[in-house]
Amino acid sequence: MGFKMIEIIQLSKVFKNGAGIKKIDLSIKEGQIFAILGPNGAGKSTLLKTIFKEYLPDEGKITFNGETEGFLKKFSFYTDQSLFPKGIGIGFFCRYTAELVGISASKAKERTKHLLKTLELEKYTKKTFASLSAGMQKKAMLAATLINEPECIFLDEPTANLDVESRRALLNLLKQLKDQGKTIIITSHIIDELQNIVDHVAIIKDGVFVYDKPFDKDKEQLENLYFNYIDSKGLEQKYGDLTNFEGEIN
Ligand SMILES: Nc1ncnc2c1ncn2[C@@H]1O[C@H](COP(=O)(O)OP(=O)(O)OP(=O)(O)O)[C@@H](O)[C@H]1O
Repeated sequence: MGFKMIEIIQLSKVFKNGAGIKKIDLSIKEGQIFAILGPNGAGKSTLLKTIFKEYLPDEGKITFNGETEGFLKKFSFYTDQSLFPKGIGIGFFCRYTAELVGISASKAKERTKHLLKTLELEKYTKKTFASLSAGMQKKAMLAATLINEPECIFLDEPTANLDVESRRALLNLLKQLKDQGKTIIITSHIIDELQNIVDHVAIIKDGVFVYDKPFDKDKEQLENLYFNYIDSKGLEQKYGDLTNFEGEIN
């Protein structure tokens, strides 16, 4: 696997209420699927939004292959909000997104066609977001996210609100993107779905990373690892009384 690529150094963004991210250090190597896990309010979205300059950091820096500026055009951010224009056709939306980031009209059209075909959305090119299922809407948003041919793709909760089949399709797609050499940074609440695809796991709690290591799917269970580093609350939610020795674990 590749050399160090994204370096996050002592990055902090603390809101007035004291929440946020605090002196974060992370190295993300190219060609990996890098999972950022943590409970609600841990700081996952804040970290991604700070990387994408939606928030100005209080301190710290981010470098990409040693560069400190100008690299965001090589990144893409798939947010957890469904902020798509409901009445617009998905093909038009992709082309428009491409042109917004400075891609020529002819190239925008070519890339849109290619991406919608790859994502099996070709026959819905003229359909509006409003007329598609949640899974298809997410795929169409992903097409728009990929339109600038990013080297690194950041996905905040991409599988939220998806049914099992759409979730599996999306995760397969991420694996394919990794196989094409892309670097994928993903946050998710659904820990077990990441078991087979992640290469590295970082766990954040109260704005601080408490775990940051390569992950071996054949030797480790992501769910156990996660709950060990967070606390027993998640296990309690899943299994009920953790002291009940006689009860069944299902
Ligand atoms: N714009 C903001 N102003 C003030 N506080 C904020 C702001 N954005 C986030 N926070 C707070 O910062 C903390 C981290 O929030 P963040 O959204 O980064 O968590 P998260 O790990 O992404 O959570 P979730 O899994 O629920 O999306 C929370 O306590 C949140 O309330």
